[in-house]
Amino acid sequence: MSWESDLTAEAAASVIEETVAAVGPLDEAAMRDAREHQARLTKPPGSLGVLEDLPVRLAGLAGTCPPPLPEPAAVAVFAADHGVHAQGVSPWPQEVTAQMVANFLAGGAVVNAFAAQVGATVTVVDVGVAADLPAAPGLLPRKIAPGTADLTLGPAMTAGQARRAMAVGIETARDLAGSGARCLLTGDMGIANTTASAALIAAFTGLPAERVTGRGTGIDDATHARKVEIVRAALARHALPAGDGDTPDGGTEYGLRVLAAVGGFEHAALAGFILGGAALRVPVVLDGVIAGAAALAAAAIAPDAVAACVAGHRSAEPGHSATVDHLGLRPLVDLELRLGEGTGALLALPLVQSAVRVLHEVATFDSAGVSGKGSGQSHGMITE
Ligand SMILES: O=C(O)c1ccc[n+]([C@@H]2O[C@H](COP(=O)([O-])O)[C@@H](O)[C@H]2O)c1
Ligand SMILES: Cc1cc2nc[nH]c2cc1C
Repeated sequence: MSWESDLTAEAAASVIEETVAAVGPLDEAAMRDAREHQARLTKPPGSLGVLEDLPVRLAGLAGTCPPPLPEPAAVAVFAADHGVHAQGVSPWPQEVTAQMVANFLAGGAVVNAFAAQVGATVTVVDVGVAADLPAAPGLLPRKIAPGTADLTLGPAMTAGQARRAMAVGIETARDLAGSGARCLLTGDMGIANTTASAALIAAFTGLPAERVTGRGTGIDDATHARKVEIVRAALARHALPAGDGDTPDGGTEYGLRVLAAVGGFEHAALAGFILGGAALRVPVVLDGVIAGAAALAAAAIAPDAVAACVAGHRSAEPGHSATVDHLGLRPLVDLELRLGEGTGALLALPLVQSAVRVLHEVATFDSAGVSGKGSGQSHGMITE
């Protein structure tokens, strides 16, 4: 078995520290410029609904108006296995994680089709798959360990492993942005990772296990009841909040502690990817419940990181709705998807790009010679 992430836990800690320090609030002046510019565009004010707020926020993220077009786009699919699979929480064998990674690399998965449709690149990051994966173009070998430990028996990972996985995510964001990506999309692959996601969501939102635990890839009632019990017991075992809506203040140590107790390597890496994007002031389009759980960890560590996040879609998993509510994000697409891989984020990408393009290309009332609201006096024009 190759252990391929060569960052030490100490080096990872300093990468995390410098990244968290670089995450800052939105630029109010750029947002004001964006709002003022938007008010001059040839459309009734507010007529683009949710797609009006988004480019204003992205102007604030970039610190300039208009913000850069979010293209080219790059999806990073973080893949890992989970010790809790041994508890029978997923109907699928663990080998499917490695098999689907091979499918991604061969271009045969839904993520590949959706990425081709919108011109995004797909990079697969092995952060903890329980198999030796042959080198392949498009695969970043960054394995922390061959799967986490079983979170029902003890911590899923050590503190050092959590740090190293988070640093892998940060470096992936840096590498993709360094190669020219102006929009980062989250993807994941990991059989049993909806169990770890539910535990993370319960811990970070303070909601009870039964509210946030779903059926993942598709389980029957009896298995679901057991999965809820496993999540509830794990939270109690690790002394994490669940049930009263009350959660500790957060911070880097707390976020890492929760990730290490009940998370997956892909969750820790995704949290790093989000923090990395936020530090670079590049938008991060979140996929479903796994990305949402990771975003809660990122938000606990650096609350301003949420400003860089766009909720691509609303997953069918119940914990995801609780997550986006907690983060104050509104999903752009709601199609009952529950696939993962980055598919929901990719479907949302053209919406994000279109919303920003409006600020770049739409004419103003003045430049196009279109009368503004209230200026019409004749021809039966309705004025308010
Ligand atoms: O993205 C989602 O919201 C989502 C919801 C349900 C399942 N998944 C995917 O399904 C796998 C985990 O499901 P499970 O049932 O094995 O925990 C994993 O590879 C995820 O990418 C993803
Ligand atoms: C086939 C399959 C594909 C997936 N893609 C993301 N999670 C998945 C889980 C399964 C089982």
